[in-house]
Amino acid sequence: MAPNMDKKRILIVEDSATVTKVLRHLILQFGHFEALFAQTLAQAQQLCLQQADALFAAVVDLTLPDAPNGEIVELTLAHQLPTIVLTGNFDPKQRAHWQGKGVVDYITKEGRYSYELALKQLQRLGNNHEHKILVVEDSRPVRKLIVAALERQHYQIFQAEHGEQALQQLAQQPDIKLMLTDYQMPHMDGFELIQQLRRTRDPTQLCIIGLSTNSDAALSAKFIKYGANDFLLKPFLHEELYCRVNQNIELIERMEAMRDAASRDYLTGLYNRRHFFAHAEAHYQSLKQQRHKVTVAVIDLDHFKQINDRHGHLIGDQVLKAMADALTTHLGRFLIARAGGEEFFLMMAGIGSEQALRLLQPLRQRLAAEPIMTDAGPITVRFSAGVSERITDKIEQQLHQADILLYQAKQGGRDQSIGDHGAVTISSG
Ligand SMILES: Nc1nc2c(ncn2[C@@H]2O[C@H](COP(=O)(O)OP(=O)(O)OP(=O)(O)O)[C@@H](O)[C@H]2O)c(=O)[nH]1
Repeated sequence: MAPNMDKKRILIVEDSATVTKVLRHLILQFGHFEALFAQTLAQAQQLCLQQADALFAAVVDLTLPDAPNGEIVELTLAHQLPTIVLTGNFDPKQRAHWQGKGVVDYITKEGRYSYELALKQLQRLGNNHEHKILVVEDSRPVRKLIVAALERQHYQIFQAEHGEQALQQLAQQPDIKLMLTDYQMPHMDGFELIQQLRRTRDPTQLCIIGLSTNSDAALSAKFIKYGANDFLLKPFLHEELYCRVNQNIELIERMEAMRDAASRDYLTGLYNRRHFFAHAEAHYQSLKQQRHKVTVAVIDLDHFKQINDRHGHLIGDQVLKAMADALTTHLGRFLIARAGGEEFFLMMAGIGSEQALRLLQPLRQRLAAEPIMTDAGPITVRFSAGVSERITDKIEQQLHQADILLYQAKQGGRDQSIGDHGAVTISSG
């Protein structure tokens, strides 16, 4: 069978037929992985050699017929494979031993839930490299311990010894999503750091986990009061660190997905009107300050109502989606939004209206030459556009100017673009 390039390939080393069966079933349900199975150390050795570069991670049982003492872990780690131990051995010493060796997680077999947990961990591992975490801790050994544990989870890690350094790191890496911070540190302590950060970044943009000690129970509550999302008592188990960090990262991921969904038009996937104004205005002001050109365009499909009337709304929707795709293909480097109905906004930074009119032309020609393929057959669409480069106080006013030009284009017979200087892009015929 040809390998599936989209799925990550994992190695599962397990001698129990029952556990293998459950894992096979879960992996199929999960859909993210393609698994290679081995029942013995010897088989695993062979697969590691054959598939060295193709494997993403391993899930291994510690007790195998030809390797009863966890030798399999030495093998997978030697092949640089992130390894999750899935075992029936509950002994805390064993857990600490293998965690010390550098396994990603040590999960005890306690039914279906533990197998799901192992797969979820692997899935997280696949995404973690996208996330940046800052560890702020003045004690070098503690910092090293946390950094090593999180690097094992494939997170991108940054470090700071005190609050001031942390602020510098965050200024250089504004996309850091999670920060772990100690309380007592030189120059700036953890509370002051959190207070400063919360002035500009709320808990859904930057998750903060306070590191407190068992000796002061009030510290944890104080961390939360000052704006931390969570806290972790030192000393902690690796699992607890992972659980807290992963949970908070998942929270941020969910918030980002919700934010993205809220900023998109449900039908076309383009930005919606609300996002356009929220996002475009700040950019518009900074472009103005730097004396860059900014052109805005309002584009409107011609006689779109007729398409709806003739073929129904579903076909109209297909046309709108195709129009959005065409806009993205031809003008995707600019900020594009569906303003509503069959109207689209564009903010084109760095260019004047003449160039903008020229850039609209290939789109116009393509739409004229290539009808949109819908379930009701091919439909040719045309559009009118107003294009303005006259800078105003706010982008809304410049869009209003473009809207007036659009109106002129409609009045002038449609299928044309009009700029500030009366320039008319000749219709495509
Ligand atoms: N299918 C579909 N139609 C929509 C959607 N939103 C708005 N419309 C329709 O878009 C049409 C817009 O009609 P008009 O404003 O008369 O514009 P037009 O027919 O394109 O005419 P001109 O702009 O003057 O060329 C109406 O029939 C709306 O019902 C949508 O999300 N899907």
